[in-house]
Amino acid sequence: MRFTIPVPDAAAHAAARERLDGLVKPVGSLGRLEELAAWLSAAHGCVPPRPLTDVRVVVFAGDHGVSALSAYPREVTGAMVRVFLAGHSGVNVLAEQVGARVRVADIAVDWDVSDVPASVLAHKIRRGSGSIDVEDALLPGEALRAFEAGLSLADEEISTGADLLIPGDMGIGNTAVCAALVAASLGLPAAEVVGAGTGVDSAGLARKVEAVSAALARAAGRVEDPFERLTALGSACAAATAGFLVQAAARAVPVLLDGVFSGAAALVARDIAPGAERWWLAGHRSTEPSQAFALKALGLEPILDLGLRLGEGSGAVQAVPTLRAARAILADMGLLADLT
Ligand SMILES: Cc1cc2ncn([C@H]3O[C@H](COP(=O)(O)O)[C@@H](O)[C@H]3O)c2cc1C
Ligand SMILES: O=C(O)c1cccnc1
Repeated sequence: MRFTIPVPDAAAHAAARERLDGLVKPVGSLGRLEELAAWLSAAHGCVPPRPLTDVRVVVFAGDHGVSALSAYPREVTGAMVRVFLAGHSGVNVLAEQVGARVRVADIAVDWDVSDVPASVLAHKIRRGSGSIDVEDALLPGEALRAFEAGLSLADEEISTGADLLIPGDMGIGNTAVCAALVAASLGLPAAEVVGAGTGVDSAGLARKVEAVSAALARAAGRVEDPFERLTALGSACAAATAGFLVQAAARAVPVLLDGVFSGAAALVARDIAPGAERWWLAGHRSTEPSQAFALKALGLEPILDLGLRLGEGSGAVQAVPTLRAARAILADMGLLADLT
């Protein structure tokens, strides 16, 4: 599968840098905001960049075979889909603060439902995924189908006006899958990447390290190809999130990555479409070690570090005002040359 990923506009980046240096402030004094302003100018190909008015969060919901490694029961995944639909989740509340919309897509929730809107089920791939310590997460062909589902979700959001995309996740047990994907992508041992997720104790952490080690051993020799990696060690949600990220890049729409799940998916997505990472920013630093490894490998520095470990897109949403502020300095500040 080959993608043509556009290259952000270097001339707009340089023009933004020049303007930033001429703004009414000491050169460089707005620090990271200046870097973000130039990044957004390159993404939009203009100075100042366009306002970010239509921000969309898409929550990829699905169960993971290793859900027993979580501090919470598997049934929470489906129950949370209802919370997203009712507008009461963490990300719903935080998105409301910045005027972002939240959509939830059932990619692989393990439930039987009759009362969930058809639009939520429209991109469903399967129910749950395999327990990666003992079996593949996905059947042959499913990783590609899930990837294409994520791609369609990005297309739907972009075609209806989204100018900034945020991938969210909901899936009990998914931090073990993140650890496995990141370890396999970067050749790291399980013990270095496994984190406490929703809050397992030290015995739970040891079980998680053991399961991720077993998964890595089981999949050894098959992880070079990113779709094989998703099949062996990922999940339908991981593949769908990767597709979402690649399609945003292919259509030159900026993305704010969230926590550990979007970080792990991004690492695999970059292997599918090298260069796509130029369209992604890291919204925040998660407490999960695998996210730190993933972001470092992608060359991304988190905008915020608030100690969040929720997922759902909640951390990325927090970075939206910072990105808007970065644009505003370019759009609205006066010039040093006009000082009287
Ligand atoms: C009520 C609740 C809401 C959540 N929202 C996101 N997560 C987060 O926690 C899960 C990953 O952590 P682990 O691998 O330890 O299960 C994912 O569902 C993730 O989205 C939640 C978890 C819970 C319990
Ligand atoms: O930081 C995250 O993204 C995270 C951490 C723990 C559980 N779920 C998500």
